[in-house]
Amino acid sequence: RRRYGSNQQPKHLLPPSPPGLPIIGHLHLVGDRPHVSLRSLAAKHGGLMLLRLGTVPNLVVSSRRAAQLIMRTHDHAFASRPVSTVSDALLYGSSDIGFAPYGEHWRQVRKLVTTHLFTVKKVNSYRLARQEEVRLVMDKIREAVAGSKAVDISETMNTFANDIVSRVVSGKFFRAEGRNKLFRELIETNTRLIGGFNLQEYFPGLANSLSSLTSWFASNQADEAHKRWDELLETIIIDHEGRRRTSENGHVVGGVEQEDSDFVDVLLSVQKEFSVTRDHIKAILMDMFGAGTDTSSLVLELAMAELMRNPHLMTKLQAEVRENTPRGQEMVAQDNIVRMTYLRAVVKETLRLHPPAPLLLPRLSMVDCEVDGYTIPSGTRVIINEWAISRDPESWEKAEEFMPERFMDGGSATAVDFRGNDFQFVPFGAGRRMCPGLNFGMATVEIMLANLVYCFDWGLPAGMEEEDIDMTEVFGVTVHPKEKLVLVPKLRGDGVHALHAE
Ligand code: HEM
Repeated sequence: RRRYGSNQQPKHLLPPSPPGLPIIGHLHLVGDRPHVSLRSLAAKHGGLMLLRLGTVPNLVVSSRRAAQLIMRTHDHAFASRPVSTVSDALLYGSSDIGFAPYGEHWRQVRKLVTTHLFTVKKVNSYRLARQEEVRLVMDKIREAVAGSKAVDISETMNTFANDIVSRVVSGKFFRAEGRNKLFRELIETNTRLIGGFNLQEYFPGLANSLSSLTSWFASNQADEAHKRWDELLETIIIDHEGRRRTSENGHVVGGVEQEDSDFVDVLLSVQKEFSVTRDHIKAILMDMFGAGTDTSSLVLELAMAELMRNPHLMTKLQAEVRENTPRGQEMVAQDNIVRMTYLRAVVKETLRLHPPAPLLLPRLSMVDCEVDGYTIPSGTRVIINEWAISRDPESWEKAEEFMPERFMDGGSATAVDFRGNDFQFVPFGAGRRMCPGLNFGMATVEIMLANLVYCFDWGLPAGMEEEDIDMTEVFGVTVHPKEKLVLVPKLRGDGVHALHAE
């Protein structure tokens, strides 16, 4: 096994690696679906594997045990993020949360969002906003039913997730001002730039000249996108400041704990306490869009795809949701969801088989660290292959099958949860860098999925069979199905129609 060290006395043992090539290292072994090829490599070389991608050392983590060592035992050593010129340009010098290097600034902004934006209480306070957004989507689907039209679920879910975030970030007038559309367009640009950049970072190009040319283009585009974000966010902040000044005794001034204070209100009111600048506020807001929209909408889209591929599970879920919602009630409300254990199991199973960010976000080691007898040098990038871990047959019975029952009482994974304590299932990551928006994301996903199956029965477009639903993925920071999911909604076939439809 390769060793390295100073002088003639190599003393540090590195994790196993497949044979590499000069210059490119192991780059040729990583295809266009890295989570899949990295899993095959790990099957030969183990849960901790070192790959050199171009000049960059990458520790690939592919087992439950290895994930626990990195995100719990040695979490502190691996809690930074790699430097990225694109996120520097886009996100005010990476002064957001997701891309910020480990340190005092990251600690402050992370504490700010976990104590003021993502508490259970705050997430709960947006229940009516969520309900209203869900209602708008249900109305649109009813229109599709009336016109015998199919619904593009991928697009509908993406718009919905974007609208929810736009609304909690900038207040309930976001739609009238067309902000949601602008946000959506800007998020798409970010995803393209950051996704592209990340790939380049994981797998830097063969020829240096080519790669620097690509980064030059990317940086230029990032600067452009940054300007557009900055203008939009500045307008929104100025709006909010105006309102704060004019409502001395109103809810906004003391508004942190108020139900309808949006994220901008909250950030402005705690700005001094957390010593954050205006640019920091904008960077944090950008994170909410970047991290909060695609992830939630993918879970919804893939849950629907799996339910359509497994009609008996759809029937079972519909029965649960309809039984637990008072008869004749127009829509499922958040209170009704509490009792829906199968709904939760379906969401969990979707996250297990289709984690939206299959390689989580890359981490970076800050010091030399001994892990399981190996030395991981400071400055090593870390890729956690959650996709492989949550399909590992050593941890999961019938690992490749969509089987929500495993999470129900008496199932093989009843006690397993995604909150960062069960390392065979970490779709939100774990440890210091774990997703702070988990409760927010789950609330969005649960209320929408419940209503989709409560209000409608679903069919496939003419000529399409269950097995034709294409689950092929296209890789990026988040993986997307290659084909859009288009389904045909029908009014419920059990004679109990939502009030609105009658
Ligand atoms: C189903 C929905 C979601 C999934 C699956 C998800 C997944 C993830 C993952 C895998 C990470 C990286 C964890 C790591 O590095 O170990 C992350 C980080 C993050 N997520 Fe989420 N997320 C979701 C929803 C949200 C929402 C709704 C928001 C905010 C509105 C959000 C905000 C963030 C932020 C700010 C980070 C960076 C944390 C840090 O670096 O300290 N996420 N998320």
